[in-house]
Amino acid sequence: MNTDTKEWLELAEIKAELAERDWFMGTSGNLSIREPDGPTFYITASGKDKRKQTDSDFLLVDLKGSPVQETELRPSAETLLHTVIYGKTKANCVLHVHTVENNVVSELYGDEGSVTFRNQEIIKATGRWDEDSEFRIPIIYNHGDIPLLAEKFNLHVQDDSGAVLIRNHGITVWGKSGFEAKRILEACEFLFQYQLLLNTQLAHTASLT
Ligand SMILES: CSC[C@@H](O)[C@@H](O)C(=O)COP(=O)(O)O
Ligand SMILES: [Zn+2]
Repeated sequence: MNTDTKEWLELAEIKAELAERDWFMGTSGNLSIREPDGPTFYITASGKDKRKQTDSDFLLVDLKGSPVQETELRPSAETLLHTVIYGKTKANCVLHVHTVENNVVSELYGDEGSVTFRNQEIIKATGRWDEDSEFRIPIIYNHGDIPLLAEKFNLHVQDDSGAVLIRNHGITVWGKSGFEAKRILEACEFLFQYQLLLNTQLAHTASLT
């Protein structure tokens, strides 16, 4: 496997940054980046400690999620979600992380099927620039059967960038570049932390009255 292509190096850099944030607890998370205009993409190998940087972190797979070169590595167990995005949009990077905050938000708003943010400057980081823009993140059930999960996930993938929460599991975001995908992911996590802190403050204030 060629480990010094532009895409490999970019994905390795994103992985290192997300690791620095401690967003890969317990080997969770998976990341991918598409080869230029290609039907193939690099994706993290399954089950690894993504905080470590090695020559076998990624493998190249096709739009069915099958390795295109001889390898002992297994692609991420959630590769099908990445293939859904690359198969129907012009996205070039997909990031999936489990954080305590994205899990708690997915549980709090899971019954509503989505969580919507408004009146937050950081919404602009998702590409929504109007003062009254809303940012809605769908929340889907965490089906253990990955083809079924991918089928449900597919219903929320239309644009070249986006985000979907999987309930009590994590978030998957995608963008036209690694830079855009990371910007959207960071904005989502900011919004989740804000919302949880706000909910705590509001509950505290209510308990005093
Ligand atoms: C140990 S986390 C659970 C995993 O099944 C999964 O949700 C995950 O994010 C990582 O799986 P992976 O196969 O390493 O990409
Ligand atoms: Zn996961």
